[in-house]
Amino acid sequence: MNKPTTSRGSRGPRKAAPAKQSGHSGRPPRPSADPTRDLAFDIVCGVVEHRRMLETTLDRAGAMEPRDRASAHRLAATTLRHMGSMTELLQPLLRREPPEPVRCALLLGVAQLLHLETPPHAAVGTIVDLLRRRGLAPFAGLANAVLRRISREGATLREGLDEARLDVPAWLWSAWGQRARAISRGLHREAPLDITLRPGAEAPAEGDVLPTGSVRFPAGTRMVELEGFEEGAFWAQDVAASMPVRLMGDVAGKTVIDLCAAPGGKTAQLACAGASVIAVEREAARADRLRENLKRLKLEAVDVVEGDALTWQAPEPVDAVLLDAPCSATGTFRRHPDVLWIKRPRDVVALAETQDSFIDAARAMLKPGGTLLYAVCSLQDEEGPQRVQAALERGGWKLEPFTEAELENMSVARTAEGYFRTHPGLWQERGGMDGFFAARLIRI
Ligand SMILES: C[S@@+](CC[C@H](N)C(=O)[O-])C[C@H]1O[C@@H](n2cnc3c(N)ncnc32)[C@H](O)[C@@H]1O
Repeated sequence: MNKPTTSRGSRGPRKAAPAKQSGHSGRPPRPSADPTRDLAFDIVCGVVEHRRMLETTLDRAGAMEPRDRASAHRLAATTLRHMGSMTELLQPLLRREPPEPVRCALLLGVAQLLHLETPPHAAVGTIVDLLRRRGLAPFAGLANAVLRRISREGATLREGLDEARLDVPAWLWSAWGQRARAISRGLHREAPLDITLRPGAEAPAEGDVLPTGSVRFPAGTRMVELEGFEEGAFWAQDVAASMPVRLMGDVAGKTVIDLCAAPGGKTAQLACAGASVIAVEREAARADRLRENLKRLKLEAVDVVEGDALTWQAPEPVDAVLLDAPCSATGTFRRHPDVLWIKRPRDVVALAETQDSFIDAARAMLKPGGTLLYAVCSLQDEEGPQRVQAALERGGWKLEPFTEAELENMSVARTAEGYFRTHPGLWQERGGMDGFFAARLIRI
């Protein structure tokens, strides 16, 4: 994986300590007195050692108190958000490179000390205990010494660190080019909760109504506890993610295929806008979730098809296709900081190839003159502008740029080419937004 690199160490190359101490030695961990730290540790080790997504470890965790689960999520996400700079900070304090699980435990400790305001005795003690529980007792002394030093000298040790830069893997920083520093403004803040309202539904009290109509609540708000949830008055959708469907124009009375549909935020928007929607989703479990979401929203008229968009054939050519294509999801790093450390450059290359195939498949479903709205929650040029350019070069399409009027509520997102493009550094004064790309193509 893209382990955070370090540049400040002055003690020469480091030798890793023996791997058999790594805590994955076959001995089962002792029963946990601290489920929060244990789960956060498993999440961070999963990302660092196995490129396992945060949500996957969370899903596998089994029954536990919702409060402990939420705390573990917060601790792990904070650690991942600051992982590069904390690794840099630890480097001069370690004489040898510790085994990976020990480094993960130290990072959890540093995150508690520097970013979560955990009292020092608790931050140090919980990590020392964690190491003992997880078969890593020989490293307990090291953790105690290093974390105590950081609790005393953390502010000084942080001085001069370019944290925004260090917390982004080098390949992404260079891929984002001149946008990198602006994008990284969204890095260290938890994302708020945004909801999209059904037409006519009232915004729940205390929500901040954004210029586009999305309603925003502070990070940590639980959607299920908002008034109107059970009645299906709204669904969760980042403000940037709510824009592609709005940019399809008037879809009332039209047949629209939503090619990669689950969990269904955009399907719901299309159905609420009066389109007759065919929602295609390949993963059975995700198709079930889509159906459940549509049921809560009382949008059961949507035709949900469990199938592969690359081979499924539409019964007849349609007016419009929404292609919210599978992508690297780098634009969602505020909600999923693990993506930064899991994705690799070669993933982007492979995804771009599939995205071309999706665009070609979508063309075959459209009437001449029909509209393709192509969207990805990626910040990578290869998955956005370059895919549109490649489609135009293959032929059979013309670009219909988004107009100033269409984007008057989010003018910052309109590019010179007439694409829609956002990143997590935008609208900082309002709480930011996810990174999205969208373009409108017409079949010729
Ligand atoms: C970016 S998500 C879509 C999000 C959705 N449009 C929304 O707004 O809630 C991509 C979805 O495409 C699905 N998918 C991936 N490959 C697919 C394929 N070949 N055919 C159909 N769906 C696919 C994934 O399972 C995933 O649910």
